[in-house]
Amino acid sequence: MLNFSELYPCSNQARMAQLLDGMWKFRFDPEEKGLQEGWQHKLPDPISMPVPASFSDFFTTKEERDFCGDFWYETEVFVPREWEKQELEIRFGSITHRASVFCNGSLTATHEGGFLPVVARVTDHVKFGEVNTFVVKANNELNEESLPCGATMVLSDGRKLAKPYFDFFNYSGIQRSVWLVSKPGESIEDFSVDYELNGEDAVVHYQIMTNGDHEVSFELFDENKQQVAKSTGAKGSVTVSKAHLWNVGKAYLYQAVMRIWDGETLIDEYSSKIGIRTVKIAGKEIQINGKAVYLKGFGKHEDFEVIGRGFNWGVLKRDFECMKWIGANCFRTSHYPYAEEWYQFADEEGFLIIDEVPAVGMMRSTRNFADAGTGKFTRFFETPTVPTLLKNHLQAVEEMIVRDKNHPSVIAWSLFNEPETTSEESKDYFTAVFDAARALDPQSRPMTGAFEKNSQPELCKCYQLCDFICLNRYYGWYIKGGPEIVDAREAFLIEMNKWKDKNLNIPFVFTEFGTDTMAAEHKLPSIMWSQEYQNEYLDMNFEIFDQFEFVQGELVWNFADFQTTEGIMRVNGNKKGIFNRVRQPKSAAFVLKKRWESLD
Ligand SMILES: O=C(O)[C@H]1O[C@@H](Oc2ccc([N+](=O)[O-])cc2)[C@H](O)[C@@H](O)[C@@H]1O
Repeated sequence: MLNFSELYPCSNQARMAQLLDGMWKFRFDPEEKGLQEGWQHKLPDPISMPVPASFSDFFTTKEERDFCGDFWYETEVFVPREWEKQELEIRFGSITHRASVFCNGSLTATHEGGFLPVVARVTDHVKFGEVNTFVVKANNELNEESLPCGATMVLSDGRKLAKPYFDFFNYSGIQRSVWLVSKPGESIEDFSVDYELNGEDAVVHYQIMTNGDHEVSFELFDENKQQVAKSTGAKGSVTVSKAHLWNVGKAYLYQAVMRIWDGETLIDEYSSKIGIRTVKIAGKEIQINGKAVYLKGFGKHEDFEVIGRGFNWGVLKRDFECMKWIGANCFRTSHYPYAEEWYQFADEEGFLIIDEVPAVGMMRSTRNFADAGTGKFTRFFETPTVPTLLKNHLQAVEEMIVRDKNHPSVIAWSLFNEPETTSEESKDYFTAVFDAARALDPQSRPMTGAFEKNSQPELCKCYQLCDFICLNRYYGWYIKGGPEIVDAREAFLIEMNKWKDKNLNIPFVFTEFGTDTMAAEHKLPSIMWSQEYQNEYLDMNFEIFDQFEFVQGELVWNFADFQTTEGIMRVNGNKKGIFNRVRQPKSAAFVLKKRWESLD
């Protein structure tokens, strides 16, 4: 059980939420002297720092861009007297990768993990009717107990440097919105909904978690703001007759309004959009509302020029427009849960999401993209750090499912990306992860994870945990690229036939396949890194996908070019985008558009 409410902030007659985004104060703390020197009260000689954003790409020196260690943020907020009788919380969409939150110098929360909300109750430390100081001490070091996994090295000049075991830049900071939330002492802490379709009607099972025992009401309003259902009690079911279902590409959202009452007096109110739909794996099909859907789309990243992994509504809008234009219906939040606004907008747009925890890098390689598929085996799940890693993994799974469980767009949970899966120890580890996850989702969504090439049908000990299987495969890129693509096709077919022979009778989704492609490079005949090769590679992959009826989806790697650590395998980042980093199409975008529109 989480000891804080993860509900997204909202304002109404019982609650107020004030956005604290803007220019904050900031300081690096390479010597880790901040606490001793009392920085939690006030940062000495701070510089300015936009929130939300990653700090890295604003700077013009490597020392700042690549900074690894402790860093601090500060802001001042006036808290009105009118909030005196309320509970106050400061809520960060995330702080990467770990943080302590101080209010007027007092420690109010600590949090491990950089991609899920950090909520600090500050009621007892705030001065009402005055300006208050909020300070965050953050740290972005990587180790083998953290999600994502990595290492931290020390350079000869004493600086720390992040060594990710994963293929994205270690962007850090306060990368999502910050809210000051005032809510009643007796309040709605969480809610969940689950659906059953019954002919034209829908039964909505709901549960409202409060921290008191006053009467609770639950109401549903349609898009015309007409009330369509009402019930009392913290747990119950309502029937919506002639329900408008939430569907792929055709979203319909009801407004759920929940209230706590003391007789006629309102104590608390919380409202949220919900979408009535069912998700089910039925044999080889992924079904939404009982109808098969073929997943078309991308693995993405939160990544953009200048702001790094910082949330930005403009980038979100452009990404959805590009995804709609190309005929996509789905994306995976590779390799971490995204800002909540992504899910809210997917709810509005009728997009499907495979929601992933930051369990990436679990094969101890600073070049996992190079070592994956080569048979390298590092006994990752056989070290003394595993118990703490598992604890952090379970915490991230819980926080993700609690946060995202009511989004109609979320159709599955991905509990890992490309770990080692061939040892007994990996099987024990992931059995614990899946068991815990299955107890958490009121909608019992399918659970999965993304398997790299070493997870072959005859060797993998973890695919059995999944309700459908996600494969990351690079036949024709990392394996037999360029002129060898004919052999890549043969090798791919051999693997696919082994999966087929298992007769698993469950869906398979390709969660990664792709080629690095320079947006400016053309070559006839094609050559690796040219636009023409990306198109040929995609065509070869599609020809194979179409031969196996259990293939029920294709999420290309990646939606857009993105920043990674420097190295001989990356040219200023990963160039597997179908769009470049500023979201303009490579020629492969037109190949996908044609195919995906014709698949409808
Ligand atoms: O390299 C990439 O572009 C992407 O590859 C994925 O990892 C693989 C690398 C090599 C092989 N292989 O050789 O088969 C399989 C998988 C990662 O999930 C992703 O984060 C990364 O960006």
